[in-house]
Amino acid sequence: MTPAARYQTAAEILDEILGGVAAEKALTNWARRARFAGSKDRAAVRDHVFDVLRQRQSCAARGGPDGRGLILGLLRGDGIDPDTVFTGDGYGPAVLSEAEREAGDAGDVLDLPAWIVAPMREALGEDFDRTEHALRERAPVMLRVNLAKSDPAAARAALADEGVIAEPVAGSATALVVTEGARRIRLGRAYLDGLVELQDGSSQAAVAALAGRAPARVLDYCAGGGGKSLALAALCSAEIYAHDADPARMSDLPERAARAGADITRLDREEIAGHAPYDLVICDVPCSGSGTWRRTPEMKWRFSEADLAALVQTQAEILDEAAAHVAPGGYLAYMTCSILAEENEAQAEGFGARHPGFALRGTRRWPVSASGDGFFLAQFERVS
Ligand SMILES: C[S@@+](CC[C@H](N)C(=O)[O-])C[C@H]1O[C@@H](n2cnc3c(N)ncnc32)[C@H](O)[C@@H]1O
Repeated sequence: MTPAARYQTAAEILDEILGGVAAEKALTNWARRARFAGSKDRAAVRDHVFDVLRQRQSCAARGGPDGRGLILGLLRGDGIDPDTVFTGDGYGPAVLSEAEREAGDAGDVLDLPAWIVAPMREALGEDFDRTEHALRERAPVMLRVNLAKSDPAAARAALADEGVIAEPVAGSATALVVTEGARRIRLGRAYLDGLVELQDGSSQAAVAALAGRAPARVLDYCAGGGGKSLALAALCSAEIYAHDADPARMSDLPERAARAGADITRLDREEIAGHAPYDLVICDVPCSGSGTWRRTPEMKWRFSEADLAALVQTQAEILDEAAAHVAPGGYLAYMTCSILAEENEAQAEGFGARHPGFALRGTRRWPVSASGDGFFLAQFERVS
């Protein structure tokens, strides 16, 4: 495909997404139809679609609200002369009209839904503008070196042999940022042999903070795919139990654990008490994901005030349930990949007020940055 044809395709896929089709589905539908498209074409079309979704409002202001306008706005934002793409040649977009040529001024447009601007400003203070811009950018692809099987130098060398270039992250013993060859990671031996795992840097840092407490028995209460369990297993010799209200979410965990050389036991709800109490219970709760909206930009536009209220309620319920499994003197770790105070500091404060037997032993926020997503950790000690 020509570069112009890729943009035209992205415009058509964006129209489907604007019509209500999920981005991944719209991209998959197109890929099935477009047998002629090679892997580079698919990657480029996907990048254009996601680049627009991350900055949908400023693209619309620069170009227009439909797929064609959004692509026009993307090009203008990227400093690419639209006339080099809107040529009308081959499968590229038709030549620009006079009206399209004259319109377009992004001005002070924020790439956030209007309702979230005030709570986000409140939560982020002086970091609001930087964060809002960071959420428009592509997220870094990050790896965690599995210290149970490798070390950063050896893992980087193994990755480089497979054409994946990864750089260490200052201040982290395990995090690497991939600068080249990200699409080859999952096919390579370094990944398949468990030397590295895909994981954001902030999650790694939060788990490292918990490993420092050298827990002996851990319950990962919202384990999902097991990212936190696996990271912890690489850093300490704890017995690790993983639970999720939706056990299907843990279906990949045995395979991931085998790759990593980790021993993680999955527990149904009824089995939790049989292994209790735990000296660390991790609650990596469902959240807005606002700290990761670079990766899932559709969520930024679909997430509503009502969704936030419902999540805050669920998070509090999960904390209340999970607290019952913490041993005296043990810790409850509350985590989100959110940057909203309602899900973070306010949730931690609410838990403290409802549970006088727990003492808050610190909170930490990680900003949306080049070395990780927005993330939050609160640690409570069971004091009575
Ligand atoms: C943020 S995800 C977990 C991600 C996972 N810890 C990881 O690192 O890959 C939140 C998980 O909480 C689970 N969940 C939702 N409600 C729950 C509940 N009441 N009890 C336990 N898990 C719950 C969801 O099914 C989801 O898998």
